[in-house]
Amino acid sequence: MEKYDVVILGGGNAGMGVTVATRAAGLSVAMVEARDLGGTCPNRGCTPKKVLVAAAHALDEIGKADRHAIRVDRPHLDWRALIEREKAVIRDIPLRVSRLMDKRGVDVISGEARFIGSNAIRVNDRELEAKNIVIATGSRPRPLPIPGAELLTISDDVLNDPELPCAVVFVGGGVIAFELGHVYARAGVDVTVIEALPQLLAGFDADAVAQLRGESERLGIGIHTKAWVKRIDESNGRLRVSFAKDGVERVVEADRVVNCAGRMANVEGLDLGAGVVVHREGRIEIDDRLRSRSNPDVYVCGDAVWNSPQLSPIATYEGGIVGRNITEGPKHRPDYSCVPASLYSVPVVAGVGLTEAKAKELGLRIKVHTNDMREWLSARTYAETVAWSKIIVEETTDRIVGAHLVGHSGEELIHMFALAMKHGIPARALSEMVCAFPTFSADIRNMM
Ligand SMILES: Cc1cc2nc3c(=O)[nH]c(=O)nc-3n(C[C@H](O)[C@H](O)[C@H](O)COP(=O)(O)OP(=O)(O)OC[C@H]3O[C@@H](n4cnc5c(N)ncnc54)[C@H](O)[C@@H]3O)c2cc1C
Ligand SMILES: NC(=O)c1ccc[n+]([C@@H]2O[C@H](COP(=O)([O-])OP(=O)(O)OC[C@H]3O[C@@H](n4cnc5c(N)ncnc54)[C@H](O)[C@@H]3O)[C@@H](O)[C@H]2O)c1
Repeated sequence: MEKYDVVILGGGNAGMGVTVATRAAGLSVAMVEARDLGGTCPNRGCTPKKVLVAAAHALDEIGKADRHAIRVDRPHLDWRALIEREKAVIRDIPLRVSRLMDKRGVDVISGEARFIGSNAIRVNDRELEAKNIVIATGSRPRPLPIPGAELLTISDDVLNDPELPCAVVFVGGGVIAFELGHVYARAGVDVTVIEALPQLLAGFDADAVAQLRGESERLGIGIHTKAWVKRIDESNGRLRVSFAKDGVERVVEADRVVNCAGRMANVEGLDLGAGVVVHREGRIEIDDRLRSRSNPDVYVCGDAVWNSPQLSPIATYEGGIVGRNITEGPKHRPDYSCVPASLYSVPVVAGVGLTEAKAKELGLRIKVHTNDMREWLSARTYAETVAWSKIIVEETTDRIVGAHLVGHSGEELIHMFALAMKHGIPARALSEMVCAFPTFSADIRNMM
């Protein structure tokens, strides 16, 4: 058996996060990766997706050219070339991560890991023993138990598909469906979203979601909520999606049907039982320091944690905490309260902190500042079709407890609110800050 202080299962954001403190403390660290170093975010998630979103953004800007008194011909998107561009942007990611791990002194092992004991792992024909083992194996799409499920594709396929389909159905009205749906819709694809719950994008502020829904429908995206997909059939080279809504069975046809019904921890093949790691249907039981409740030598971080947001910066953050808990003792707990999140539709939806519904549920005395900013000078300058904000301030303390933006450079502005929340800067102090003008940031003072 080869001996290490730490063995990390998975070379994504979470796994890489663990290596910082552990290697700085001089521990011997091995990282086992079954696929591409770097994991989902740079290879199959955030980055390649954003390359497509950037193209959708450019198309949106071109669509508004006449508002800037510019006459342009109808734009033509070369989808195949766009997918090639996406691939070129991310091509050397695994190599770059490999070099980084090498420089950091981490032994990278290619292969699929599984437990063979409480402190032991097998990879290919190698056996590794470690004082600490970290499960950072990420997530995978949740399988849909419906007839015809084998006809479903997933986001990986969308990001790899050089053929632009004519019509696409997304099963699930969550983050991935809206991001990829907006790209497709701007590329001229007929898009339908089928969501089982009454609301889309649970977790985002309901009024922000209503803004996005309006803009999505304006783009021609068909949206069905409270709708249950019953089956998928193939007929004459097309896919027929049957779903029930309002007690009526309906059918929508498409060339691709994408499973966007959420992602679950990728732990099925780990033989958690052999590692004495207790879980319920793949949900590993952990304490508030990300440590397995049944095996204190095992930690979990990133998407493999079943009850924290599945976001790339959170994976890195949790990996960092696990690294510090291994080197300094298990005393660090994650705090997600001021972590912003953005949904990269065009326009973007960005949020941090509590939604209005959550703040009310917690019984906070709040003042809610909601603004339709389309007539503001900044929004008119850029001919924004949606420019909306909701800032939630606790009345007694003047503390910002939540901020939600749609359009208006929300994915950048949200960090001003996150900074204020994290460092206790009151709403009044933030609005008194002198900003360069004319900028979107200068609007913050008028948002609350
Ligand atoms: C389409 C899409 C778009 C996204 N966009 C965004 C975004 O814009 N912003 C954002 O914040 N988040 C986004 N996310 C989420 C983000 O990608 C994840 O939260 C993040 O990558 C999780 O990191 P991780 O390290 O936990 O898991 P991963 O990055 O998935 O890494 C886990 C690694 O473990 C490996 N592995 C699995 N099993 C084993 C095994 N048995 N042995 C060895 N290795 C194994 C896998 O091959 C993988 O490389 C997106 C996700 C998707 C799918
Ligand atoms: N911009 C970003 O930060 C970003 C981008 C992409 C993905 N992600 C992460 O990836 C994760 C997975 O994304 P996702 O969009 O697959 O999941 P999601 O959790 O965002 O949305 C899944 C949706 O599918 C619905 N659903 C579940 N079962 C269904 C069924 N049988 N029929 C119809 N609808 C059903 C759910 O109610 C939910 O609304 C997210 O949690 C997100 O954190 C983040």
